[in-house]
Amino acid sequence: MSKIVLIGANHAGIAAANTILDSYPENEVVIIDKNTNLSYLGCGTALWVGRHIDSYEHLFYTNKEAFEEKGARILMETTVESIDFDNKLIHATRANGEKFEESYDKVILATGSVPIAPNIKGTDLENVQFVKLFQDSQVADKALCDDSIKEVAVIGAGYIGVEMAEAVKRRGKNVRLFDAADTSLNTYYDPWFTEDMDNVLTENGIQTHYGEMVQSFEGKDGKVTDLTTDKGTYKTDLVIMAIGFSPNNSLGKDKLETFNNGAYLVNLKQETSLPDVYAVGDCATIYSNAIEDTTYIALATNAVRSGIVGGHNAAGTPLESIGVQGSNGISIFGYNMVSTGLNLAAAKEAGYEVKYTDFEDLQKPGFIEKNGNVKIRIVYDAKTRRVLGAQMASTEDISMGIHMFSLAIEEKVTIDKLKLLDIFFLPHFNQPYNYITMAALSAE
Ligand SMILES: Cc1cc2nc3c(=O)[nH]c(=O)nc-3n(C[C@H](O)[C@H](O)[C@H](O)COP(=O)(O)OP(=O)(O)OC[C@H]3O[C@@H](n4cnc5c(N)ncnc54)[C@H](O)[C@@H]3O)c2cc1C
Ligand SMILES: NC(=O)c1ccc[n+]([C@@H]2O[C@H](COP(=O)([O-])OP(=O)(O)OC[C@H]3O[C@@H](n4cnc5c(N)ncnc54)[C@H](O)[C@@H]3O)[C@@H](O)[C@H]2O)c1
Repeated sequence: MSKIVLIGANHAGIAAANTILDSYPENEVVIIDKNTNLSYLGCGTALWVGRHIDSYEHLFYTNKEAFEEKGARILMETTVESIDFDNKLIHATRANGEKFEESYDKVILATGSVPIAPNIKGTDLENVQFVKLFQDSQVADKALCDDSIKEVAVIGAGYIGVEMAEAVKRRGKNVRLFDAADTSLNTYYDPWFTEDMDNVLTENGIQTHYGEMVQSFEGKDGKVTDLTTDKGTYKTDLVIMAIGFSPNNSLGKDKLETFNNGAYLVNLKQETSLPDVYAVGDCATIYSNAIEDTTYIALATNAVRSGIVGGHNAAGTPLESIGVQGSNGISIFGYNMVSTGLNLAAAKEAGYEVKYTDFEDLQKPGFIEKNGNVKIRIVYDAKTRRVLGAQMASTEDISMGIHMFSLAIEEKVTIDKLKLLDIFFLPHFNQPYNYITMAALSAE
């Protein structure tokens, strides 16, 4: 039996805690989190703020009591200030200011990530808002209820920025979307895809400002009023900041080995460089099968899987992660995009000599009325012909197809293997000459 302390009770910490409590109930489990709530699904922020769903209530999938029922001691609103790794002691502070120590046999760091704050003037002004926590989404939502807030700037056209731009537009505001890059979603998709997303955004009234760097926010009476970029100054009543996450490594960065962005460097068992110290979720690295190396990908899906792996290992069952492909998806004004592995730019940056094959057609036979175009690109290694990535987009739901590519990357399948792969046909779903088959068949 061990005393296992988990620091951080969101997706990664919850998955690790449940794994230990469900499968190894003989252990003593202590869970510590500084927040008032746990298990908030950030993916629901845009859905709620954009009023796709009426309430935030169902964006939480568990609570403190559920862990207590399983026998854990869970301390919410309790901040871990530091860890004495040599003496296995945690120093923490309760909401009332009381300080205390907690010993451990094994500790799981699940402290997640923090939104990146640009080093520019005015980020501390009222109505300059990050959207990481549930509380952040409440602040943003309240601001959007205010009729005097008309002009909204979203900084960062990555996943959060694009989703929030849609949400804010749905609330009837004027939206400007800024990104340093030349397109939206540039790290996930090639321009062949992002051009379509950018058209969808502009057709729905969002003003895109790409290749434009915000230099400062100006304010009056402590509230933001304008933002200035290298190209102009724009009146702004509310700013949503979304330029990425960095790992929350403050507890271990001086003692544990870290990756180039500061994430705790872990092996396939989620073990850090110190014995009995595990790291899971957004605070840790992850192994990518696409680049065949360690990397950093902040996603809830990775948090959950790494939490499960970390939980088993901390409880004494050796289990190795099978790595990830960074599979992801987005749906904006009814336009759906999914990708996995590497896009062309990322594959080149990873040092591959790459080839790709594209195909575009109606998803279903022409005689089916409810139909839409599908675009697919498969990226592969020119030398080994191994599939490195795939991107798909449509107004139709094409999302499930990307999982096959995820497995293909993980299993090092070649593009040639996909050419005659048995893919079913039914007019309700696809064409006899399936878009995946057609893309693979036309590969050089
Ligand atoms: C708006 C938004 C939308 C998103 N949409 C998606 C999506 O659609 N799909 C997807 O896969 N991912 C999505 N993500 C990313 C996903 O939410 C994160 O990858 C995920 O939350 C990581 O989980 P985590 O448990 O590792 O870390 P976090 O969620 O960051 O949780 C860390 C926890 O640690 C606690 N903590 C930190 N430091 C301390 C300390 N010193 N003491 C005590 N407690 C501490 C925090 O209070 C927090 O509860 C989205 C994120 C946001 C913000
Ligand atoms: N649907 C989903 O799966 C989903 C949804 C939301 C968030 N997430 C995840 O949450 C994490 C955080 O999301 P995010 O949108 O903050 O990050 P992101 O990495 O998706 O996008 C950040 C964007 O900010 C831009 N940028 C960076 N620095 C900038 C600067 N100084 N000025 C202007 N633009 C700048 C980048 O070019 C990029 O487009 C990501 O890992 C993301 O994948 C996933």
